[in-house]
Amino acid sequence: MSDVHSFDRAAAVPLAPPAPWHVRMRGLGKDFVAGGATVAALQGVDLTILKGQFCCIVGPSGCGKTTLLRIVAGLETHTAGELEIAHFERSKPLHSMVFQDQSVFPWMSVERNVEYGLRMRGVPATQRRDIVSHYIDKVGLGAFRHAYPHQLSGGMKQRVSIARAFANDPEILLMDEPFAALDEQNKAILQEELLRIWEESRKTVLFITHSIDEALVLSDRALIMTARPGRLKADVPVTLQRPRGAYEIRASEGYGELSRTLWSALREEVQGATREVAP
Ligand SMILES: Nc1ncnc2c1ncn2[C@@H]1O[C@H](COP(=O)(O)OP(=O)(O)OP(=O)(O)O)[C@@H](O)[C@H]1O
Repeated sequence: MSDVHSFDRAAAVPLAPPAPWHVRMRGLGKDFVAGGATVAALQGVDLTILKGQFCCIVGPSGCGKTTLLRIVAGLETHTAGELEIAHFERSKPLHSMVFQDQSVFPWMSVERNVEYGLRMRGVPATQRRDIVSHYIDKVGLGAFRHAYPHQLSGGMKQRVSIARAFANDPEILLMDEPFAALDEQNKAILQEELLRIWEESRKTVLFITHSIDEALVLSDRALIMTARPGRLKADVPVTLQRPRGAYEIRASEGYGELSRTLWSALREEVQGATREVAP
């Protein structure tokens, strides 16, 4: 007779396969040449980002964060090293970008803004309507679907940008300090909304921030960059429990330790960047 109690459940449960890589860089570098002078923005960046990972990039001003994101977005070319991006589902766009300044079209209503990418891809109207409604509701703009950007606050416009990025259903979301211009409370609310939407889809996210707090609220992994030319200085797993609340997370076990780890890696780079611009 079989003994059910000897059944080794732990061994019988198959381990989830490791996530495949989504973005891979080897020795990535970028030199800008302007007015006869060369500015080394990035140098020797080695980085592998896994599918579904939420990565925050933190670094001093001018260290090449935006340049890195623009290279991944195909808006800039690298001048050294290699970049590979896996495109898993060819029917979906590879990436969408969300910027700091509210990059919504002022002449389009909230609905029109959110459906923009879908319309460009020729998604049928009925399907578009459902997707647009879903994301407009998710970001709490249901009552404003027919409003125009000039009728919205800064936080609401960023909500429109986020809804549009997710509605477009890209494989990778590239976010360049999307909440930097918001006040603290609105930032916390938007961070939580972003997390709620991301939990649904678990898209790969590359998110630039100057804030250690923001990196700890949002990310699975915080990447600290050196002062220019930007290189990867520290790669810190952020294992804090999910779902996360923007304020609650600060009281959670491990938060203080992680915060100190990130700051100790960042501090001398910020000092280095400050020295660079000093007369
Ligand atoms: N198009 C360009 N031509 C010349 N130099 C550039 C160009 N774009 C960026 N740079 C330079 O490259 C460096 C990195 O710029 P980048 O905007 O990527 O930094 P960043 O880390 O995003 O800065 P911040 O945090 O202040 O936004 C800077 O020294 C910047 O002056």
